[in-house]
Amino acid sequence: MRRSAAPSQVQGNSLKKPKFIPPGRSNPSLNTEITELNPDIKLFEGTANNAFLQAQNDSGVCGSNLLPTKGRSKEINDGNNYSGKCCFESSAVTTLDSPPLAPKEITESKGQEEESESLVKYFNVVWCKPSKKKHKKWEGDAILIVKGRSFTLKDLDGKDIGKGIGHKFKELETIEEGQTLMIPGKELEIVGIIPPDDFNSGRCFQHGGGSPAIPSSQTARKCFSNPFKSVCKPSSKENRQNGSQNCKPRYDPYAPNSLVMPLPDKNHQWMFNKNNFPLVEVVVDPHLVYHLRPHQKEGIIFLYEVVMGMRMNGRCGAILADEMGLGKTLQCISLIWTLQCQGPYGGKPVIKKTLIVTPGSLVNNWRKEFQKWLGSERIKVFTVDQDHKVDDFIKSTFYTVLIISYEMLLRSLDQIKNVKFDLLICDEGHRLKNSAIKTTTALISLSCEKRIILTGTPVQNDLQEFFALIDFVNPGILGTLSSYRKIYEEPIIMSREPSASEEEKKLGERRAAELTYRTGLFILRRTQEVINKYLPPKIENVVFCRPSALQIELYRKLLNSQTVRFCLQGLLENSPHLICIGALKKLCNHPCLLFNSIKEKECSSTCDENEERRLCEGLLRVFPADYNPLLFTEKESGKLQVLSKLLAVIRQLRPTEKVVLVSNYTQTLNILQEVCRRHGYAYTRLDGQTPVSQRQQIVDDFNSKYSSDFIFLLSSKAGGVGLNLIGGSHLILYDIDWNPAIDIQAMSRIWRDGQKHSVHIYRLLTTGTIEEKIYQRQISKQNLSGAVVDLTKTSEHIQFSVEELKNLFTLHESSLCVTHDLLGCICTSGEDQTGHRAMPDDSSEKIAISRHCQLGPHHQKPNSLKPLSMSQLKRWKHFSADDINLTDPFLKGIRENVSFFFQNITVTLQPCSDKTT
Ligand SMILES: Nc1ncnc2c1ncn2[C@@H]1O[C@H](COP(=O)(O)OP(=O)(O)OP(=O)(O)O)[C@@H](O)[C@H]1O
Ligand SMILES: [Mg+2]
Repeated sequence: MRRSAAPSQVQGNSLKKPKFIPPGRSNPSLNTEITELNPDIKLFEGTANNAFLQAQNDSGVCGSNLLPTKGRSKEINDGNNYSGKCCFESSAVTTLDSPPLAPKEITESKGQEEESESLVKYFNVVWCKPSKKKHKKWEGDAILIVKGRSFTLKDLDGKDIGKGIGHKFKELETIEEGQTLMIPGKELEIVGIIPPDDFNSGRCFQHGGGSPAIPSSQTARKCFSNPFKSVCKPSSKENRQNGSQNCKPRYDPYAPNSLVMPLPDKNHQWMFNKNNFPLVEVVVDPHLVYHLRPHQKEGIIFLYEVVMGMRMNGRCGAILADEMGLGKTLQCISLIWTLQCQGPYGGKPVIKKTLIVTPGSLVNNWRKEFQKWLGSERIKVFTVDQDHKVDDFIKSTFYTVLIISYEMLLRSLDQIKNVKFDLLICDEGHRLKNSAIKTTTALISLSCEKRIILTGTPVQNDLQEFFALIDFVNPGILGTLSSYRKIYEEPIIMSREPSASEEEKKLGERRAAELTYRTGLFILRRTQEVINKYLPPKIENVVFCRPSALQIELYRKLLNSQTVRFCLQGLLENSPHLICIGALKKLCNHPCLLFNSIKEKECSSTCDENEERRLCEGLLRVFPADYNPLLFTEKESGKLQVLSKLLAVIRQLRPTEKVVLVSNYTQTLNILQEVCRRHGYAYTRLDGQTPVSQRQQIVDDFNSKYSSDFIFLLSSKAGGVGLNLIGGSHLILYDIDWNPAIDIQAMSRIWRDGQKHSVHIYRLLTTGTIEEKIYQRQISKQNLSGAVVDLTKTSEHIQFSVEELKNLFTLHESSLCVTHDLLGCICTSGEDQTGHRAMPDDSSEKIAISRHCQLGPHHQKPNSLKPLSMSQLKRWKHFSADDINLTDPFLKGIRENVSFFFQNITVTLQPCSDKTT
C-alpha cells in the first residue's frame, strides 16, 4: 500500500517522521545509554565525562552518577514485560493471522492466556479521518497504546486524541506493522512498534527525547546552534591569519597543576571549525587555578563544556545550582576570563562581552569578586548604578563585562538589546522560574545564546518552575509547556499520589529518571560537604526561651478570642487564621509589637482590620494603663531577654567577634536596634529600605577587621541572598519563618569560605508557642512534601486543616520543649559518654522526610543544606536549661531564661583561629 506523507514527513522533519524502530534497537545512540541508565541518578548532577572529573572522586560532588546500573535497568524492563531483546523477538515472529503473539519471554513467564489481556503494547501510527480513498492523506503522527482490547491514542505532545474499549476492537490483539485500523473518528496505520522503555521514558514523544548530542531541529523557539558565531569568525581572512599566529596555548598545559579544558570532539570540530584552524589547548589562568577548590575546577570544566556546546550540540545553556557559599561567582569569573582570552580553534577567544544580571544588593559584590580574583587590570568590569548608565558602557570599548541588577535591566532593556552579548549570567536565577514575569520575558528577549543560571536554592521542587528555568537556558529543549506537562509532569505527579497504581508509579519513576538524565547534562549541583573541610567548625543551637508573664497572659487572651474560635470552627473566609498567626508571631517577638498594631487598627474599618480588631478586643486591658511601646522592656519578652544576655555573653567571652542578628520584620529589627542602642553596642543595618548602592559598602565595612561594629542587623527577606557576612561568627535568628529556605539562606551567610572563627548559630524560639509549631512544621514531613519549599513561598501559600489550626492555636504552658516531647525521647536514659543527651540513632528513620521535591527521593543528597528533619534533630545533643552537663559557656550564660536547648556541632578539618567550645 502506498502511503501519502504525514505532515511531519512533508516538512522533512526527521523527529516527526513516522518511524519504524526495530524493537530493541530504537535510537541506537541513546538506547544503550538510557536502558542502562540508573534511575537513581540525581537531578542537577552533571555527567563526569572527562578524565579530570572522573579522577576527582569527591563525596559531595554529584557529578558522576550517570553510570549504568544493569540490575536497575533490568528491573525497569522486567516490570514492563518487555526487554529490548524480547521485543525484537516478538516483532520477528508476529504474523497477521496468528493469534496475538506476546513476546516470547512473556508467554513463557506468564503462560496464562488471560494475562495477555493486561499486556501493554505501544505503536507508532499515522492517522487521518476515515475515508475510502486509496491514497490516504495522513494528518498526523501518534502513539497508540493497546492494553488487551482497549486503546489510547496520544499525539506527539502526549495529549489524548482517542480512546476506546470493547470487543469491536478485537483486531487490536493482532496488530502488526503496515496494518490499518479504524477507531471512532480516525483511521490509523501502524508504522512501527515502540519498545516499552521508549514509551516509559517518554522518548517516543516529540519532545520526550532525542540524542543530547544531536540538536533538535524542531524546538518550539529558535534553536541556538553555533556557539562560535559571535566572536570567532573563522572565515574572515584576518581571523585566519591571526589564527595561525595564535596557535600556542596561552598558558602551559603541561605545567604542574594546570587546569586544561577538554578538547572538542570530531563532531564539534566538523561543525564549528570549518576552516580547519589548529586545535589549541584552552588552559585556565594559573593565577586563578592556584586558588580554586577541586569542586570549582570541576564546575569550570562543566560550564566550559556546556557553553561551548560540547555536551549537547547547539545547546549552550547551563544551570549551576551549587549550594550556598560554594563559590559560584569565582567559577563564573574563571569561565569568563578563560573564554574571553582563549578558544580551542586557533586560540580565538570565544566571547567578547558578558552580561551579568544579579539582585541589586550583589552588583557590587560581583565587582569586588572580579577584583579579588583577577585584580583591576585583567578584565574591565562596568557596574550599572545611579551614576553609571548603560549608555556609558555602550560608548566605551574599554569594558567587556556589564553587571546590572534585575531592576535596572528592565529599565535599560532597550539599550541593552543593542549590545551583542556573548554570555549571559543570571545570578540568584531561581527568580526566572516564572516565565510570565517581566524580568524573564526581558531576558528571554536578549539574543545571547550562552546562558547560565546560578542559584543556591533547589530548583526541582516544582516541576513547572523547573521547566521555566530549563526553557530559559535551553529554549525548547523540553518542548512546549503543554507537551512537557503531558509527557513528564502529569505522570510524575500522578505516580506520587497515594492512590497511584503500580503501573503509574513505574511510569512516573521512569519519566522522572529520563527528565533527570536529559537535564543532568547541563545542570550541576554540589552540596555543602565539598567545602566543609575548608571551613571552621559550626555549632548550631536551638534555644527554647520561656515566654514572659505578659506574653502568656496576652497569648491566652488571643486564643480565647472570637476570631480564633471561628477559625477552629472552619470559618476561614477572608483568611482570619492568617491574622491570628500574625498576631501570635508578633507577640512572641515582643508584646509591644502587638500593642502597636492594636493601636493602629483602632480607628480603621476595612474588613481585615475589623477582623483584627475583634481578635484584639480586650487585649489592651492586659497591658499596664500607661503602657508606652517606645519604652518597651526586655523582660516583657522571653526571647528578647535571652537575646540581650546572649549578646552580653558573646561580648564578654569573645570581645573581638561579631554578631549577625536576623529578623524578617522591619519593626522587630527596630526593637533589636533599640536594644543595641541602649547597651551601647555599635551596629550596622541592612534591610529593604537600604539603598542598593550602599549595601556592599555596609557589608564590606562590617567584614573589615577594622570595623568597630559589633552587630549586623539583617532583614533576611529584604536582601539576605548571596551576601557574604564572614566578618560575623555568631548568627542569631530572632524569628522563624514558615519557609525553611529563608532561614537556611540567612544561616549560610557566615559559615562560608573566608570565615576564620568557629561559627555559632542560635535559633531563638518561644517555648510552647506557635514558634515551636512552625519549627516542627519546618522539620516535619507535612511541610516539606508540598507547601513551602522555596524562597518566595509564605504562609499564605499554606493550606491549613482545622486540625492543624487547633494545634497551632494551642499554648503548651507546662512543657519545657514541645518539640522534644514529640521526639519521644526518654532523656534520663539517653545520655552519651560526654554526659550530653543525644537520642539513640533511629536508623529506620520512620519520621524522616524522604523527599521534598517532585522528582522523588532519588534526587536528594543526604547531607545537603535541606531543612533539618525530625530524625536528624533526634541525633542532636539536648539539655534542659538546668542540666548540670551543660558545658557550652555561651549556653550556660543564658540558661536563666531558657527552658531547653538542642545543639549540633559540625567538626571540620580546618584549624580555626579560636578555640571551639
Ligand atoms: N577557592 C576559594 N578560596 C577562598 N575563598 C573563596 C573561594 N571560592 C569562593 N570563595 C569565597 O567564598 C565566598 C562565597 O562565594 P560566593 O559568594 O561565590 O558563593 P555562592 O556560591 O555564590 O553562594 P550564594 O548561593 O550564597 O550566593 C566569597 O567570599 C568568595 O570570595
Ligand atoms: Mg552567589
